[in-house]
Amino acid sequence: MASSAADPDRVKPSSCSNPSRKVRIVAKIRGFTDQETESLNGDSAPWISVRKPNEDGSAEKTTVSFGDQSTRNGYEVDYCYEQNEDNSVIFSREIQPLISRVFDGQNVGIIAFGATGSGKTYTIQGTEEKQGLAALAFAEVLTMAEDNQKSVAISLYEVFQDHVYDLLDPTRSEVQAFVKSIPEFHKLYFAGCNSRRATKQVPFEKQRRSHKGLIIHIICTQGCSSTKLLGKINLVDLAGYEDARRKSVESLNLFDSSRVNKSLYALLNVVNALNANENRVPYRESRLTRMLQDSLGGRNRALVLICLNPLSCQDTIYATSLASRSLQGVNRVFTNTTMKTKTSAKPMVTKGRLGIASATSKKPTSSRAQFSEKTSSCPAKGRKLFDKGNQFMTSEQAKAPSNIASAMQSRFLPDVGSATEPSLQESVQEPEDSVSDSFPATLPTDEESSLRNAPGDAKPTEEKDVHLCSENKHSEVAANVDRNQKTLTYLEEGDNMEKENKILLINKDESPPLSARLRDLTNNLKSLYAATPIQMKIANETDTSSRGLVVSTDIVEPKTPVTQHAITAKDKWEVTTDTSSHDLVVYTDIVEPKTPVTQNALTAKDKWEVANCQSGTFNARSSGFKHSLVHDYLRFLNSASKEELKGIRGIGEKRASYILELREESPEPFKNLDDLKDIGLSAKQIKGMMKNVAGELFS
Ligand SMILES: Nc1ncnc2c1ncn2[C@@H]1O[C@H](COP(=O)(O)OP(=O)(O)OP(=O)(O)O)[C@@H](O)[C@H]1O
Repeated sequence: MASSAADPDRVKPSSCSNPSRKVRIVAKIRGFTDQETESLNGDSAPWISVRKPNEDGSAEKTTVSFGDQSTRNGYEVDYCYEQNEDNSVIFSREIQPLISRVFDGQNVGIIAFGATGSGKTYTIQGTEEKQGLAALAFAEVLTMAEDNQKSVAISLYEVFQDHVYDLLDPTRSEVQAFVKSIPEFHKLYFAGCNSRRATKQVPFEKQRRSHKGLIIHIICTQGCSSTKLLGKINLVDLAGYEDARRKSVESLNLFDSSRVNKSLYALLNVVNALNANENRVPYRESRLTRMLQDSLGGRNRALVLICLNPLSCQDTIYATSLASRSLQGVNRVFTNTTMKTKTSAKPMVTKGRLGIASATSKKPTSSRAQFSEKTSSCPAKGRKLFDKGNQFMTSEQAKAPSNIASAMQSRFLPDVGSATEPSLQESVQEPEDSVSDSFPATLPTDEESSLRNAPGDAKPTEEKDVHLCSENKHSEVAANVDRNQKTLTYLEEGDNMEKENKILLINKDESPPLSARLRDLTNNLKSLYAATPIQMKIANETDTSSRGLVVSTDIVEPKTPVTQHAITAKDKWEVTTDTSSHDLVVYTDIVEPKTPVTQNALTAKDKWEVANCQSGTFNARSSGFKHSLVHDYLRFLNSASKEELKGIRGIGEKRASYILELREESPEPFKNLDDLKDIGLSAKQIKGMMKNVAGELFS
């Protein structure tokens, strides 16, 4: 039951929230079901209390509180819709004003978040009697798109177990026959949402929890030019938030539950980062956030609807607490510590630091408080290492974000060069990748034909399968263009993702197995060791054609050779002597592993003096060795697969994931030892790691 401290009509939503906030967070108390009304039998003790700003200044913010918490400050939200305010009220106040942005090429995300059974589906999808936000938005878009300059398409997807499934099967007759009316939309939408494309892979269908999203694409032609603006509304019905441990007892599906929650935490981390105006937004933490990347951030606007169960529900308290914190945008909350305390049996809602309510049974420990401060002051790196959201990260998550908008733009707009999507460009706060979504976008006939026939389209209209490989990435998305079906179809991403997962795990082409990589690394270093001037003879070959020769000083320090061994062509060392300079040219990249001929030239002391090393100033007797070791070690970090990274002492699951993430941002994030500090290693740890490498090589 819910009670309100103020008349909802007295305060307009826009007046009680920060207009610069990128993600608005509003709550909605679900209405009672018939069964609940019956069982309540007139007993109306309110479980949810809503406090709204009012003119007398007695309350400045909108807060919701639960049960006997009503005397406390509660959880802050931008606004709270009451039980009696239906979807049309939310639509007219929250969503309608955003739709015009979509016609300007911006993207909008509408995300329903809350505990299981809190009314998310009812709000987004609606019922046959009561329209949900999706249908209301679609109707509005259709009305606004009436002139021929705009076209509308839809796609329906499901994010389940970190895979994205297309819910609109293009072979189905109703998908083929879609003509853009509301009843047609309803039919398609409900059928799509209830379809089970991934059934075969899901042993416990009844326990399936997934995120479902509808994307309404709007393509506008600007005047007489061929420039197209692509905007979209992404309406997401998230899987219900559930206490993973409690649920696992019931459903014996802890992993699944944790995975869903992990994606929810990842989403809230993104919202938090956006509202805090952090430089770096952690979109890559989950498939869900990558799906939503181009609807969140930049000029785009998003709305998170926290759906509240009107009857006592612990998960509703947790969900509200988490979402409310992401309003603040300052206090990094999704730490392991938080999650542990959160799931305690009897959580007590307390008021945390900075006035932020926290659903924990304990006061924040000093260490957690310190960590929160540390992370908020250092938003970009380090912090994510310890976030809950990273706990179940898989290698697949190192992939690029999905982006159907860019896929549509690059594939189907008439002139790739002139097509613009400002929202997309601005929203990307992490490096943009070119992997595209692969669920279908059902387009109307006129749009499809105009896109296909438009000048500049490089692909012939007869072409059935258009394979597009991004320049920078290795992903491939196939688009199936079928004139007769009147649909544009992206091949199902789920099919490819399996393969991609395997590729990423095995990494056959780009990264040999760990043993091979380590062997190479060791061999290279051994070769360098063997090739150091104190052990090898520099052949006195003269290359008369070569002038101005170069010494690769970071590999070999010119020293007087101690022992004289001839270097043959087989050694693949190209050592030349310039008669004028007597400098050496050493092409280290063609070094082949070679058993050192002389092993006794170096004493242990000569080999490595690492005892006093500082990070970034690794101190070895031979700077050649030092540099080559560091160089190869860093190169390994810059290129190894996740599994390989995990094989290195000091690098576990989280660090390996984080390294992959850094590599997505910059191809070579590790340029010197100091860069290892970015993955949370102390100078002492770096020293230890280098010692280990050195020890392994020369023990
Ligand atoms: N405003 C409302 N008025 C009446 N009944 C409602 C309202 N909102 C939701 N319900 C009912 O409450 C029940 C739960 O709603 P719904 O399925 O939308 O929850 P959910 O949050 O999507 O759950 P899940 O996480 O399991 O998907 C349904 O029977 C739905 O019809």
